Amino acid sequence: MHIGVPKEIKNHEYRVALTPGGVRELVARGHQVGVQAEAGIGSGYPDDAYREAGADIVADVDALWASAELILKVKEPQAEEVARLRPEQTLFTYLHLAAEETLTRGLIDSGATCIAYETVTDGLGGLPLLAPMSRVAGRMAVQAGAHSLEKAQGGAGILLPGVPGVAPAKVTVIGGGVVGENAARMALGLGAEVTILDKSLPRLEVLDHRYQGRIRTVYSTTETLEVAVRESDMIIGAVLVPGAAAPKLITRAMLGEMKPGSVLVDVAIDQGGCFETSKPTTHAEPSYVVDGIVHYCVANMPGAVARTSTQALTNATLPFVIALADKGWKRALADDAHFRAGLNVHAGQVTYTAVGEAFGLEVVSTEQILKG
Ligand SMILES: NC(=O)C1=CN([C@@H]2O[C@H](COP(=O)(O)OP(=O)(O)OC[C@H]3O[C@@H](n4cnc5c(N)ncnc54)[C@H](O)[C@@H]3O)[C@@H](O)[C@H]2O)C=CC1
Ligand SMILES: CC(=O)C(=O)O
Ligand SMILES: [Mg+2]
Repeated sequence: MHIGVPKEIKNHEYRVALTPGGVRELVARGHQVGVQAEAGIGSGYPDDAYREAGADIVADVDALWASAELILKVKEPQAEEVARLRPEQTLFTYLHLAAEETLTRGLIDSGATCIAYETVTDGLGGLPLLAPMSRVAGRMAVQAGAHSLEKAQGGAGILLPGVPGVAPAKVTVIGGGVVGENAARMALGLGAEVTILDKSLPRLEVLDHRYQGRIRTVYSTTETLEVAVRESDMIIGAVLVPGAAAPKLITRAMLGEMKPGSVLVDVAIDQGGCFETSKPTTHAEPSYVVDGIVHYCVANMPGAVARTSTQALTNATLPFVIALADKGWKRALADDAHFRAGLNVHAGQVTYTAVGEAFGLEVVSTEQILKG
């Protein structure tokens, strides 16, 4: 199969969808891999490393997209990339469609087969291709939030651990999944006072057991959210309803209850964000202030630590890439119910229920498509 790996073009996105090691695996199986010139440079992989692994380095982006049957990316396709997609092509990348109507309609119009990393499932109830980046983003969220608490960023001027004689900051994490646990761990390690809110009691039980009371766990209700809003110096939004738009848990009115200079870090921004006043930002201008509250809402946080993130992401995606290359999308999905959950759009139709529901679009089941 002809596989194409374009250079990412989203603002300050330095990750790449395949490492030279991944190229080697695919070439050994008889596949042809085209990598756009300098695609790996931001992750520390020069063109020569790909060449040595057996890839063709393609300088012409049009030629790269034109020849590939399978396109591997990291971020959702930007408008100029959507325009390049063709019906015969399979696209495998993060999509986050429920938060992006224009992109959803663009992918429908392209006729391509679009498989999202973030909706592939596993046998343990997890999202194995989202989890590695959630670990990175969760860990980064505290760094980003700590920086945002500095006076020059509009923050209250609070140091997370405090110092002897001065109390540490209060950090609340809403959503105790992969992002939430990683954020809480970092905040705890930096000496903050940490609380996790979640709607899942089994999850709170796991966290309570794991951290032996060093992290407070609280069941999430309107009332407990209101307390968190009043008391916290930093709130990290880390909720997820898989494939669906994030619920808005903190409204604009609630900002008035927060301490001036407090910080909201909305990691869930890639699914639309869980604070009413969140809007996606970029690494170039990551934060802004609304009603005296600093908002950090970067939708591709792991892109900033691309060397770590590319390795973590491709460790998880490579087995699925190999299945797609060896078997083609149809058999790869037919053979694996968890991989099947990744299909979001095929031949002009939405196949993922939460995406169809978000925009009132008809949904055709993947099983039906595989029968056809
Ligand atoms: N901004 C960025 O760069 C990145 C963003 N993300 C995003 O972070 C979000 C979280 O991802 P994960 O931690 O992997 O998901 P996860 O599925 O591991 O955890 C989500 C948690 O939210 C909880 N939850 C759901 N609804 C809730 C509610 N109304 N109130 C309280 N808790 C609720 C769930 O019970 C679950 O424990 C996703 O939107 C993901 O796409 C992930 C990586 C990078
Ligand atoms: C999960 C995601 O969208 C990212 O890592 O950029
Ligand atoms: Mg997006």
